[in-house]
Parts: sequence; C-alpha cells; structure tokens
Amino acid sequence: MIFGATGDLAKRKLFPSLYRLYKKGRLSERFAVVGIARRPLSNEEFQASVKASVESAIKDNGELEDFISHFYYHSHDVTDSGSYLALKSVAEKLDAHYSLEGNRIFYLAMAPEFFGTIAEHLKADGLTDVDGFKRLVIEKPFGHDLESAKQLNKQIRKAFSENEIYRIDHYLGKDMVQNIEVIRFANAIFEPLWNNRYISNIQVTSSEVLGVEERGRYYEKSGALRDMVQNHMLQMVALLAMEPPIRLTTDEIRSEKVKVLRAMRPLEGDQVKEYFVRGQYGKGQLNGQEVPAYNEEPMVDEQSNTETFVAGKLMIDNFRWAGVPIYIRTGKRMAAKSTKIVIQFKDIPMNLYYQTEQTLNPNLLVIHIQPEEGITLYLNAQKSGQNMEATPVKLNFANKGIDDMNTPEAYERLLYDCMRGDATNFTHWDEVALSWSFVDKISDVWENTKEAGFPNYESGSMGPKEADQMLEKDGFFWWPVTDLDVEQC
Ligand SMILES: NC(=O)C1=CN([C@@H]2O[C@H](COP(=O)(O)OP(=O)(O)OC[C@H]3O[C@@H](n4cnc5c(N)ncnc54)[C@H](OP(=O)(O)O)[C@@H]3O)[C@@H](O)[C@H]2O)C=CC1
Ligand SMILES: O=C1O[C@H](COP(=O)(O)O)[C@@H](O)[C@H](O)[C@H]1O
Repeated sequence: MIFGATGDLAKRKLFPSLYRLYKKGRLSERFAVVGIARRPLSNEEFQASVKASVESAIKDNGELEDFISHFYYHSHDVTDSGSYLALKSVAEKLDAHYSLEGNRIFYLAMAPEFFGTIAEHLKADGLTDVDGFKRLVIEKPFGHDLESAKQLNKQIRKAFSENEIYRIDHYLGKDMVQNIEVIRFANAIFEPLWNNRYISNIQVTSSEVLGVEERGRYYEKSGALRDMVQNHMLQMVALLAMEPPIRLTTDEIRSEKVKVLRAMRPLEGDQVKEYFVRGQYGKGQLNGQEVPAYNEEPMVDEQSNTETFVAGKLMIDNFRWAGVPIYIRTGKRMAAKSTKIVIQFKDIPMNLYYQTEQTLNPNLLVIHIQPEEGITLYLNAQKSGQNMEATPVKLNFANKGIDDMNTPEAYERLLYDCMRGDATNFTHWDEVALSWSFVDKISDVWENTKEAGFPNYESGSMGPKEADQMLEKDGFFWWPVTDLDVEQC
C-alpha cells in the first residue's frame, strides 16, 4: 500500500522502481499495489498515471499493461479514522485474489506529520493483523529534532516493532555508498591503513546545482543541516569510520555504525562556530543563466535565516580516529552536482624524489558516489622516460551508472531489500536518535543567532569562504570535486 500515491515521490521514484523490479522478475505475478490519496480516481485513471510515470522515466518499457493491471486505487483521507475499515476490506480482497498470504508493506510517501496517525490507525483498524509479514516503510524526514523523532517513534512502535520499520535514507541505496563497505573490508591493502596512523583527513562532499525549487515551505523549516547532514552525510561518515563488523548481518553492521555515531565529539555553544559553517546562496550564474537568491525563492522568507549550505568538521573520539578530522560539506546551488569522498593519506616520512622544499602529492583514495560512479587511487610513480622523478598517476575504476543522479536505482534496491526483509540499508532508531542529538546542538545555536551575513555565497560557487578557512586552519584544503572526476582520467 502506497500512501501518497498521487504525489511526486511515488510518480518519480516508486512506480519506475517497481516497474524495474517487475521487469527483472523480482515481483513475480503475485503482487498488488494499492495507491492511496484523497483525490477521487478510478482504478483505470490511477493505472494510466502509473503508466505515464513509468513511460517518462524508462524508455524500454514493454509489458506495461500487465504491470499496471496489478495497481488499484483507494481514495482515502488518512486523517479520517472512519475510512480505514474500507481500506482493510480492499486489502483482504486483493490478498485472496493474488494469494498474498497476508504479507503487507505499508509505504508512507506522504508529509511526515501523517506518519504517526497512519501507523496508529493501521493497527487500530486491524490492517496489521495479518498471517504473513507486515512492514512499514517510512520516508524522511524522521522528525524535526530528537524530541519530535522520539514522539514519532513512540507512535509507530505501537503498531510495528523495530525490525518491521524500514526508515528510508536513499543514499544507503546508492551503489557506491554500499560499495564503501566492500572497498574497505574486501581489500587487504586498505584496512591496515584505515586509521589515524596513515590517514590525515577525510572529506565528504555532496554538492547540488539545483536550488530549493518548489520546496521552500519544507526547506525553510529544515535547512541543509536537517535535510542532508542529519541523515545522508552522517550515514556516509558512519560507513567510512565503522569497525569491521563480525558478520555482514543487519544487526552487526548497524551496531558498528551506532558506535561511530556515539563516538562523534558533541559540540557545545561556542564550539559550533569553530567546527561548523553555514551558508545561504545568493543570486548568481549557473550554466550561463542568472538564478535567484534563496531568499527570493517561492515560499521563502526574505529575511530567512535558513542555511542552504553546511560545512563541518567531525571528530570521532576513538582509538582508530583520534586526531583525524572528517570534513563534510553539502549545499544547494553550488558549482557542480557531485557526491565524493576523498580519503587523504599522510605524507611519507621523507621525500627522496624532489628537493626538500618540494612536497610530493599525497596519496588519495577517491570514492565517486555520483554522478559518475567509481574509485580512483592517486599514487606517485615514475613516468617512462623520466629520470627518477615522481609524477602523480591515477588508478581508476569506473562503475558506469545506468541512470542519472538521484536515480530510482536507490529506491529500486531499497524496495527490493524491504520485500526480502533485509533492513541493512535502512536506518535503525538508534542511528536516528544519535544523529539528531548531534545535529540538535548545532541547530539550537543557529536558530537562536541570526546570521547577519546571509546570503554569503554566490550561486554557482563552492560555498562561503569560511568553509575553506575551516580547513586552512588545519593545514588542509578542500580537494576540488570536479578535478577529481573519474571520467576525466
Ligand atoms: N519528492 C521527493 O523527491 C522526495 C520526497 N521525500 C519524502 O516523501 C514524502 C512525500 O513527498 P512528495 O511525494 O514529494 O509529496 P507530495 O506533496 O508530492 O505528495 C503528497 C501525497 O500525499 C497525499 N495526501 C496529502 N494529504 C493527504 C491526506 N490527508 N490523506 C491521504 N492522502 C493525502 C497527496 O494526494 P492528495 O492530494 O490527492 O490527497 C499526495 O499523493 C515526504 O515525506 C517527503 O519528505 C523524500 C525524498 C525525496
Ligand atoms: O534527501 C534529499 O536528497 C536530495 C539529494 O539527493 P541526491 O540523490 O540527488 O544527491 C536533496 O536534493 C534533497 O533536498 C534532500 O531532501
């Protein structure tokens, strides 16, 4: 059951992803999708909209008629407690028709204020009384801060146990994010070096060219810290910094990620200014076009104090990472769409290949998450014909992405994992709670101090200069994300 089936997420991501699974034979014939939203639609109209959304996302789209015949529509206001029984009866009929053995997935693709109410009604009206499995897939944002997240969790836990809740973080469905674990734990050459003896710093960048688009109302309350850092950025950091799990099971991996989040140095008061930088985009040029400032966007306050850019320095206070800064940065209207992780290794103890005043390039391991997908290892080697001179060289693996960024691939994987009951790439409550408690300290300070300098970075740039200065103070600089493109090598 997809709650919010006429919405943007369902159309752009969920239907195309379900179709791909269907084409790959991963749905079999025994499935039904009930689309739920308020507007009145017939089954045929709903099926036509599913068809249109698949056609606009996927060129090669055979067997569509058969696929859409599994879709049913139920007009239902989720706040109307009287109408869940009708939904139950639809579900029971479809269960019998398709021999579903009582297996149900409830996907909440709706505004977060409805999550708790829906979960409570599903239980109260018996939709969760099934012989098979019942699972709740819940979209972000999971709460607005720790307190509201706790409230929400309490509500949904009345109807679903923790192992039945699948909290979506679509970055965890990205191929190269999942690859972090493999790169680390399947290669003898990296794991021994993956610590403060050999790594000088780590940089995680997720930059976007797009502005806030039509999401001003949501974004004004969220900002980049809640929208990207609390979830996607901290999840990538946890995967980079965790200890090897004893087994590749959901519980073992989650438990290692939780330890990283627990070891993150909490920030208090003035430390926020020292460790974090916020920015808001002004107008500027992007792809030859003049674009407006954030505070000129629809549904955004002219005097907005909301950040569209965050850069931060995280310290993980454990034996492995003591002293290694992990820098993160994310923002809208930046120069390039790029998600990259750069692991910078420490310099060698002595340089034999240049005069002493010159330094060799550090070794870098770059994990390209998107738009290109791959790994580059930057080494120094002697190029043929040169006399004992070290030159930077790159070893490249390009994992050609099939689709563009923010692809339904992530949703396809996550939907499939949920159907199989594999929650590894979903966030556990403990991770959500720890991430909020870290982020809340920062948002408390930011919300209570008006940033006088906003807007403080031009659209089309890589953020405010304070983000560069943060690294300069530590003797580092941000590796430019576009120069590191795997495609250029
Ligand atoms: N869009 C995206 O790319 C992303 C979205 N998300 C998250 O996914 C969720 C959905 O987002 P999105 O699809 O963009 O939202 P939309 O506003 O596009 O869709 C909302 C859906 O909810 C339905 N709806 C609203 N009120 C009710 C109600 N009272 N009863 C029943 N149905 C209702 C609407 O249909 P109707 O008006 O007919 O009732 C519509 O189908 C949000 O939590 C968002 O944060 C997360 C990541 C990316
Ligand atoms: O969750 C979100 O992610 C997108 C960025 O996703 P990506 O896969 O394109 O990197 C971001 O635009 C959006 O604001 C945020 O809610």
